[in-house]
Amino acid sequence: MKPVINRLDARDDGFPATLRRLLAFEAGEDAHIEQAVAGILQNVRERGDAAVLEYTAEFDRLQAATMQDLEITPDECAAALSALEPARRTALEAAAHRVRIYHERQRTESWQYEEADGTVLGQKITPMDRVGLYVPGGKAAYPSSVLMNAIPAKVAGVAEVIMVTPTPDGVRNPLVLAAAAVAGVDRVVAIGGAQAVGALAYGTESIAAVDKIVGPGNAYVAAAKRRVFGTVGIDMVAGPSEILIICDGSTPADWIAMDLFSQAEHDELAQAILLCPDADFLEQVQASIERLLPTMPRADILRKSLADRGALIHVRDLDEAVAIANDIAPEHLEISTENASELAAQIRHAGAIFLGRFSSEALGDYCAGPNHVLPTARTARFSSPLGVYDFQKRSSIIQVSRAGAITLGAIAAELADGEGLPAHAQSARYRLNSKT
Ligand SMILES: NC(=O)c1ccc[n+]([C@@H]2O[C@H](COP(=O)([O-])OP(=O)(O)OC[C@H]3O[C@@H](n4cnc5c(N)ncnc54)[C@H](O)[C@@H]3O)[C@@H](O)[C@H]2O)c1
Ligand SMILES: N[C@H](CO)Cc1c[nH]c[nH+]1
Ligand SMILES: [Zn+2]
Repeated sequence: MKPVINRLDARDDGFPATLRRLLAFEAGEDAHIEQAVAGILQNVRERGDAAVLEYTAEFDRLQAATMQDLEITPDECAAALSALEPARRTALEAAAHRVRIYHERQRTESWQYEEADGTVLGQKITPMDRVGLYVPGGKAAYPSSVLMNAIPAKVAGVAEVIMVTPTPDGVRNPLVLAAAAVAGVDRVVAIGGAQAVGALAYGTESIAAVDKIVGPGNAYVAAAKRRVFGTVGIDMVAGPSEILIICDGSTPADWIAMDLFSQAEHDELAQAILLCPDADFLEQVQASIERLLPTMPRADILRKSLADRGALIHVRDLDEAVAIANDIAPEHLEISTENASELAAQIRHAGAIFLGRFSSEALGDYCAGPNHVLPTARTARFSSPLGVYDFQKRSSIIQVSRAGAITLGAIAAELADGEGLPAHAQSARYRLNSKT
């Protein structure tokens, strides 16, 4: 019988290859998904709303006669907020407040400086005009992702924020709508998958093309975002969720098992891995997993995720755990050890780092404050959490004084001669001896 979760030992000769296989799925492109997504995008580009309506009927089992039927109005979002049970509303608003406070610190301002000869150089920061937010909705609804996407966009000053989210079988999640109202989303459309990404990127009769598409999603959404990059900006590839835990064996085994579940329950393709030097503790965690799993409402997803992509890994020591963590570059890293800060200092690649046994990853998903839209599939080696900076652009400012043109003109003309670009050289030289 297949074990409930893979058991590996970093001492084994075959360990590096086995680990690579475990991590590989998503990093390697799935040819079937790529082909399907290419077809969907082309169809949406050519046929606009008609294609979006057809795919929405096919994939979300939602028959709509017109795109108007898929529009979720601001009044409907406001009504959903008003109708929330008080405790839910308080929690939603508290989370939004904490996410806003955190992200306000990320805002960057324009700057400039003046040189002695009067030349002014600087950097001007401007928000994007119109962005598209992808809020997943296939296997679960994600009100928290509404906050995580929309609040940084609004803090950055984006003028128009369009949110897309699938509503399978036409069921609109009230908490998602309420979150859109709390976060100040301008427009919500009930579409998802690659067709929604295509609509935002290329524009359709009913949806104006956006400048950038951000937000997490499944493998279809991730593939679509990769493909439209260049036509629009994208934030990153935020695909199926991942958690990597380094534990010294001193945290209750049930806590660790549930932390692994917390990400595995997102998706069969999600990944949950534990690194620990204590063999007895790994046995205890496996026992917790086996005992708790049948009690979990999303047991089917958990079972597949843990068996296909999950692992309990016996490491020589915590230093080896750190080295493996840097290689995996996980979306979420929990350091559940006594000396969490010391280990964290050695971590170079991770989307978010949770220190100490009380920092459960789930708190970061909802309300700690930092963004939960994070790079997956080892892209934390070069990507960062979604943030205000994703919605701001930088323009360079160059205002050269008459004296500055003499200094800079000599340098530029010399280099332009060296490059064999005479118009550049002459353009700079005109200003060297200017009488005007
Ligand atoms: N990294 C992050 O920051 C983060 C945050 C939240 C969620 N997530 C991840 O987002 C994902 C959400 O996935 P989801 O499925 O629940 O919602 P989703 O909205 O991403 O995907 C649903 C859509 O997928 C498309 N689709 C499904 N099957 C298809 C098929 N056979 N052919 C073509 N299109 C198809 C449909 O259009 C459907 O509307 C999960 O993997 C979760 O782990 C990641
Ligand atoms: N863990 C997800 C990011 O990978 C975010 C999320 C939303 N709701 C619950 N979890
Ligand atoms: Zn989560």
